[in-house]
Amino acid sequence: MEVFTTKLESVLLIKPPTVFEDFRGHYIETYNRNAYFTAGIPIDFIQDDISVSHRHVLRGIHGDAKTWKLISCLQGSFYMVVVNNDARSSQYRQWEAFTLSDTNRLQVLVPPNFGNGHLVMSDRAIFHYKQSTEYDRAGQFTLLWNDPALKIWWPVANPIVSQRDQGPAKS
Ligand SMILES: Cc1cn([C@H]2C[C@H](O)[C@@H](COP(=O)(O)OP(=O)(O)O[C@H]3O[C@H](C)C(=O)[C@H](O)[C@H]3O)O2)c(=O)[nH]c1=O
Repeated sequence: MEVFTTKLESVLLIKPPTVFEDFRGHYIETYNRNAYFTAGIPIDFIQDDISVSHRHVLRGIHGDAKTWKLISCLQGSFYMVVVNNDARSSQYRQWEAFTLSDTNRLQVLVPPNFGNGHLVMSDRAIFHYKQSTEYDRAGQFTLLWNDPALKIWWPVANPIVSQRDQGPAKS
């Protein structure tokens, strides 16, 4: 298991504990509580989620003030952006992009007060995340993927987004 810091404080890029490949395909240990605690990620995740999306669907940018998320790509690939939405932080509104796929098997740890959004770059992608709180839609904020103030670069100009993600933003 390898853990890398990123440009954004507390946002980590993780190569999971095991990726075994043989003539049948792959076996990946995507989470192991002991290994993650030992690696300095002592977070108790209590809910797992997946979302399945078609090419050029963009979900997000969403987050809240309480939840840690461990994000993986189970199938396909997506371009994911993480944004610091903590007004107390010196990195407030700074963002960083990552490509997660079912070949690189990378994971991203997203802390509370950060938003995440992902844009599917394969025919279909399965976005998986472990989260440290139960779902609370009322507690979520929404940042606009195309907010001119954030100046986020996306590989697609006209993604498929939900009504919520078309705006207005809700911080
Ligand atoms: C997040 C969540 C949603 N839902 C229900 C609520 C809606 O009926 C339906 C779709 O929810 P929503 O449109 O908010 O899903 P996304 O736009 O993909 O956003 C979610 O997935 C992106 C990628 C995020 O990272 C956010 O955490 C989360 O907001 O799933 C639940 O039942 N439980 C949940 O934990």
